[in-house]
Amino acid sequence: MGAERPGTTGLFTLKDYEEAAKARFDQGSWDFIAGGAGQERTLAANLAAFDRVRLRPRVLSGSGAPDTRTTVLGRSWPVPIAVAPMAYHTLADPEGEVATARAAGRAGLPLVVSTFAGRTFESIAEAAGAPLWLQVYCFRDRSTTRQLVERAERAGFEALVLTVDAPRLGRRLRDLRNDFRLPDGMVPANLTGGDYASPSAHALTEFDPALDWSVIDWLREISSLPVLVKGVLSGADARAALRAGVDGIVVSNHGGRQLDGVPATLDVLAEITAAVGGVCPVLVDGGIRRGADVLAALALGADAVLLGRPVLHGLAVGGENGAAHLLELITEELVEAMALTGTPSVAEAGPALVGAEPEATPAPGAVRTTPAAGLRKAELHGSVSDPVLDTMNFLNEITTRYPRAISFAPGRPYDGFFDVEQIFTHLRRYLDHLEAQGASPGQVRSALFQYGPTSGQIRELIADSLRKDENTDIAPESVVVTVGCQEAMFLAVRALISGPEDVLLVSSPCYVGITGAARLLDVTPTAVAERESGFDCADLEAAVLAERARGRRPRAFYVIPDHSNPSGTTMPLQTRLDLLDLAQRHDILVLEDSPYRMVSPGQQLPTLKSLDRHRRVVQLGSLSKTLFPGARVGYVVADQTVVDADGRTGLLADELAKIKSMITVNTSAVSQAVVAGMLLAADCRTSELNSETAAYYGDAMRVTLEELAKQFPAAEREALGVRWNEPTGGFFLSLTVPFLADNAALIRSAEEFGVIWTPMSYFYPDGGGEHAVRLSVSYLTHREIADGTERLAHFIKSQSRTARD
Ligand SMILES: Cc1cc2nc3c(=O)[nH]c(=O)nc-3n(C[C@H](O)[C@H](O)[C@H](O)COP(=O)(O)O)c2cc1C
Repeated sequence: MGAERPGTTGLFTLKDYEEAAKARFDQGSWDFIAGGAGQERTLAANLAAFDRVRLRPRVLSGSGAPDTRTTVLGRSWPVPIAVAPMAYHTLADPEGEVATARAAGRAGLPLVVSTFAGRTFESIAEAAGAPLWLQVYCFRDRSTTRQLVERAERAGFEALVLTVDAPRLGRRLRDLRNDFRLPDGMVPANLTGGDYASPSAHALTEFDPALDWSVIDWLREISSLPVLVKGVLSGADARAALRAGVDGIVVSNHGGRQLDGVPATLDVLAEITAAVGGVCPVLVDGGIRRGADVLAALALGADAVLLGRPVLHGLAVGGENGAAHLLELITEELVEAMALTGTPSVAEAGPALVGAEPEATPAPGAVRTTPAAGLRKAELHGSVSDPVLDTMNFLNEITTRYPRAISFAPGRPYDGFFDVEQIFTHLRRYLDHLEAQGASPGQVRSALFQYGPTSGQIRELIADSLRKDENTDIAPESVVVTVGCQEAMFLAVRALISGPEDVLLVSSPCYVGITGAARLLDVTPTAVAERESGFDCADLEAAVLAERARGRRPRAFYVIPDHSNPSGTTMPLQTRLDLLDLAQRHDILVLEDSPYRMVSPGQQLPTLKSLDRHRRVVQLGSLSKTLFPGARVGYVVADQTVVDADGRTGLLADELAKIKSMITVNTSAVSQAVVAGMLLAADCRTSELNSETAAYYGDAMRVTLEELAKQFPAAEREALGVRWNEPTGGFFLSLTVPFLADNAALIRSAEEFGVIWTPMSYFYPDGGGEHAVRLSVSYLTHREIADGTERLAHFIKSQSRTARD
C-alpha cells in the first residue's frame, strides 16, 4: 500500500469521504457499516446533537497557534483523537487494520483494535506507529477472552477497552432485511473456530449476557494493562465504573448500533464528566464528523474523542492514504476551530465555548456560582428522555438542516393569510366592544394589563361562537380559556386520571400532543387501533372491557373525529352516535379535539359535543387553525357535574380552572383581546372568518391528490404497492409505501431528494405505521405542492427499488 489511489484528491470534508465511499461497497456491507439499530433514532441523534452546537468564539485572545496536544493514560497524543474499535476493517480495504494502523501511526494517533479485527494483532502491531489498545468483548467462554487479551498484551498493546453496552448485538434492521453475512473468507483473524458469518447470531450465542462490574476485577487478574469501559451513558454508571476501579470511560452508544432510542452521546457528556470529576480520562464517540465537533466534545469535558465510521470511509476510498488524509482533514479542522474560537490549548476548551457557562464577572463580594452544575438528565423526569417529546424537535432539526427541501411535515397554517397590521385592528375592536358594554377606561386598562380571571375573559364570546358555528348550546361557565389546546389536554388528563388504575384510551394513530401530555403526567395511554377505514366503536368497546377485566377503570377516550391528525380520516355520523351511546353505557368521557373542521371546505358533520345529550363529551378547542396559532388561545368545554363529599355540586370546568391557576394562572389577556376582536369582526361566526381559508386548504388537498395521481398512475401505484387515502378536508393525508418509512429514510429523502415528510410511526403509541408517512398540505403553495410531490415520487420509486434489491 501507500500508492496514491484515485479519489483522495478533491475531498475536503469527512462527508465528502462518506459520499465517495458508498460506491465502493456492496449494499449489504454498506448497510452493515452505515446502519444503526431499530429506527435509527439514536444514530440520527448523535449527528443532530453536534449539528445543534454553536461555538462561542473569544476574539482578540492573543492565543497564537493552538496547541492540540493532550495526555491520556500517561501518553502524549498530538491531537485528542483516536480511531474507535470497529470490526472487520477488511470490509473496507483488503489490508484492513494493518492499513489503518499505518494511517493512524502517520498522524501519531492511537488505534483501538476490535476483538473482531480482520487482521492479526501481530501484523497490526508491526505496522503501527502509535499506541494500540484492544477492544474486548467478554465471551461466555472466558478462556477465549483471556487468550485474546494475553495475545494482544504480548504484541505490545497498551490498554484494554471493555465494551459494556453489548450483552448481545442491537436489532439492526438493515442487516436483518439484507440477511447480512460476512463475505466468503472474511473471519476474525484473532479468534479460532466458531461460525462468524452472521455477527448478530454469533453474539447471541457467544457473548456473556450476564456480566456485572466484577468483570473489571477479572480483567485485572489476567492482565496488567489499564482497563477502560466503553458504552457508559449515565452519571450513575460512570460512578459505578469509578467504584469498580476503571482507568478510563468511553461515553458511547456504539454509534447508534445497540439500543435505538438511547440518548446522543454529546447530550449526556456533561453529566458524565461532572460525575467523573477528573478522576480518570473520559473519551466520547458517536457522530463526530468535523473538527468543530471534537472541540465541542472537549468543551463539555471530554479528554479525547474516538472516530468511527469516517475512518472506514477513508480506508475504502484510498486505503492507508485515504484514512491518513481523512485524519489529517479532521486535525486541520480542529486546529482551525481552535484558532477561530481563540482556544489556545486543549486544556482551555471549557463549557463557555458552547455557551454552557455564565459569563458575567461577579461583582466584588458577590457569591460565585460554580460553573456548569452538570444536572443529570437521568435524574430528571422520565418524560424529558422520552422519544415522544423529541419527535417534533427531530423534524425541526431536519427542516433546519435541509433548508432547501420542500416540507410536507409541519401542520401549520399557510402564512399568506396573516397580516401584521390586522392585529392592531382586532385589539382596538375588542377595546371598543368593552367600552360599548359600559367598561370604564380603568376597567379596560385592567382587562389588558392585569392578571385576569383564571377561566378567561372571553368565555361568552367562545360560547356564542360554538352556538353559531356548531349548534352547541353551552353556558359560558363551562368554558375555560386555555393556552392553546395543548393546555386543555393537560388539564383534562390531570383532572380525570387520578391514579394508576385509571385509563386514558386514545385512538391510534394519535396526535402526539395528547400522548406527550399524558407522558408528562406519568400516564401511559391505551391505544385503540384505527382500521384502514378509521375508528370503529367495536375496538373501543373491546379495549374498555379488557381494561375492566384487568381491574382498571377506563375514564376517557381521546379522538379527533374530523379530518384527523395524523391519518386524515373522518368519523361518520352513525359512528359518532354509536360512540356517544358507548360512552354512556360504559360510563366514560369522550375528549373531542376538532381543530380542522372549520378550515375544511363544504358541509361538516356535527361535532360530538353538539350531539351530546348526556354530557359525555369534554370538548378540547383550538383557535390556532381558525384564527392564528401565535395567539396560543384554546379552550375546554367541560359542562360535566362534579359532586363533592358533602354533596355540593359544581362543574368540571371549575376544577380544571383550579389546576390551570397553578400552571399558567390565566391565558394572556392581550392574546384573548386580539382573538376576541377577530371573533367580533364576524359576529362570532368562525365559519365566516374561514370561508377563504377552508377553500384554500380544500384546494391544497385537491392539488396534492391530483399530483399524487399524476406521479403514480393506477397501474404503477398497484405494482409498487403505494396507496393513499383521500381526505375531504383538514391538513393531512396518509400515504402507504413499500419500504420502512423511518428516520433513516427521511434523512435520505431530505438529503438526496429535497423533500421532507413525517414518519407515521411517530404517531403510534404502541408501535405500528412503519410503512406509512403523513403528508401535510396546509403550509405550502400549490407550486411547492406540485414540485414536492414530484420529488416525493422520485424518492419513493428509488427507495422501493433499493428495498427490493
Ligand atoms: C462497522 C462497525 C463496527 C463496529 N464494531 C465494533 C466493535 O467490534 N466493538 C466495539 O466496541 N464497537 C464497535 N463499533 C462501534 C464503534 O466503536 C463506535 O462506538 C462508533 O462507530 C462511533 O460512532 P461513529 O461511527 O458515529 O463515529 C463498530 C462500529 C461500526 C460502524
